Amino acid sequence: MLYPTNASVSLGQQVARGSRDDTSPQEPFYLLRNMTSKSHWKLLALALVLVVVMVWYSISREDRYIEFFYFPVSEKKEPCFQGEAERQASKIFGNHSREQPIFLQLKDYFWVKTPSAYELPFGTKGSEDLLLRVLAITSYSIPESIQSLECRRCVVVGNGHRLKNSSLGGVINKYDVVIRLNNAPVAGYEGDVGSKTTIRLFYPESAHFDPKIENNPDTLLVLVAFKAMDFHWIETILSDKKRVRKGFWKQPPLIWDVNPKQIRILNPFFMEIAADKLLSLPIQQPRKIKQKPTTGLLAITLALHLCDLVHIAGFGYPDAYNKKQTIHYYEQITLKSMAGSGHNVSQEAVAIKRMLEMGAVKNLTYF
Ligand SMILES: CC(=O)N[C@H]1[C@H]([C@H](O)[C@H](O)CO)O[C@](OP(=O)(O)OC[C@H]2O[C@@H](n3ccc(N)nc3=O)[C@H](O)[C@@H]2O)(C(=O)O)C[C@@H]1O
Ligand SMILES: CC(=O)N[C@@H]1[C@@H](O)[C@H](O[C@@H]2O[C@H](CO)[C@H](O)[C@H](O)[C@H]2O)[C@@H](CO)O[C@H]1O
Repeated sequence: MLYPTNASVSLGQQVARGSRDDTSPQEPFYLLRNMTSKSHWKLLALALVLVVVMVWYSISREDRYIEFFYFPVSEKKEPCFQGEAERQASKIFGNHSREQPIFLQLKDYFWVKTPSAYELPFGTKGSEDLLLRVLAITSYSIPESIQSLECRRCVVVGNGHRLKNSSLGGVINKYDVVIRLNNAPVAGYEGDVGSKTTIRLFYPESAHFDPKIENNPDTLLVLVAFKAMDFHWIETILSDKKRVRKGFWKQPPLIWDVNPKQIRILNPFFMEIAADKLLSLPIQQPRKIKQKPTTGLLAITLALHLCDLVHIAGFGYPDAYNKKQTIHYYEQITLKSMAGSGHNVSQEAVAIKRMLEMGAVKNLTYF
């Protein structure tokens, strides 16, 4: 018997054939019809996949999403419009911020005593005497090489793992100003992160023990002070005074081979506006809770005030549940290492996305 009789056809088979039992197994086109109904389903599934792919494609081609996920790196220099970053910055930080000096100056603490409303890291209140001594042996000028540029193209290089195998080194080196953070190395990582460092933000605990290897001879080493001891540390280093070991959460270098002419002190105003305008953090916090922006977010804030065009690379942490993903391009540590740091990285991601969406900054890596 080639086909089962109607009586012996199972319920499943009946359902598959449809409720109208006009398809007798004896009917010569039964096999053909059965095949067509199966291929209908396949066609339908194929069409569905096609629609999903088309929707995804058109969304991803939308400019704002492209900027979000990746920014095509062109061989040519991006067009740079004078004052563009400042215009964007004023939308986020207000107009007053443009009057602020980038680096602290002796005259503002020696001749006139510039009053500050907040203590470190958001102001200089209470640390003026130590600061005065540091400003007397350091400089505040913006180098002529930056000053003379018609348009300042800057890139802020975060320390994130997504720079690994990025091959962005050549692209990064082409910017006029390359801003790096903390002890992030370049030696051995040139292909991915470049070798040019115009500005490096650091604090005593994040200073690389061998600044000559990881910087250029003219790199500006910009101290971000979080506490009065940070001023004291730089003073003892530059004036070769007796070092103090206590008061730091991690042992900073005791010998630090740098030229005092390379050192600058970042105006804490930028820390204040990064905390207030980007993260809505309370500036006056109880002693125990010390929430603060990351050095990277601070660097983006600074770049929006110093530059005309601001690109970023190497920003973005793994999701909180991702306990094994390493966070840096140069060492094997995870998010766990940041517990107790006073950073809210998910809130920072929202702030960075906002800046990407409004076009204030562009991203060379994915975010
Ligand atoms: C243990 C600890 O305190 N780690 C802090 C370290 C540490 O002090 C230094 O690396 C020196 O060793 O410094 C921090 O940050 P860190 O030096 O790790 O990174 C510099 C900046 O890059 C951005 N970043 C980093 C990794 C990543 N996966 N995504 C990112 O976006 C961030 O903006 C970050 O600020 C800091 O200063 O902010 C913040 C970290 O919390
Ligand atoms: C009071 C005190 O020293 N707190 C330390 C934090 O400043 C420090 O955070 C670290 O403080 C730095 C400033 O010194 C930077 O803000 C850095 O991003 C941040 O991670 C953590 C590190 O695990 O240790 C605490 O004991």
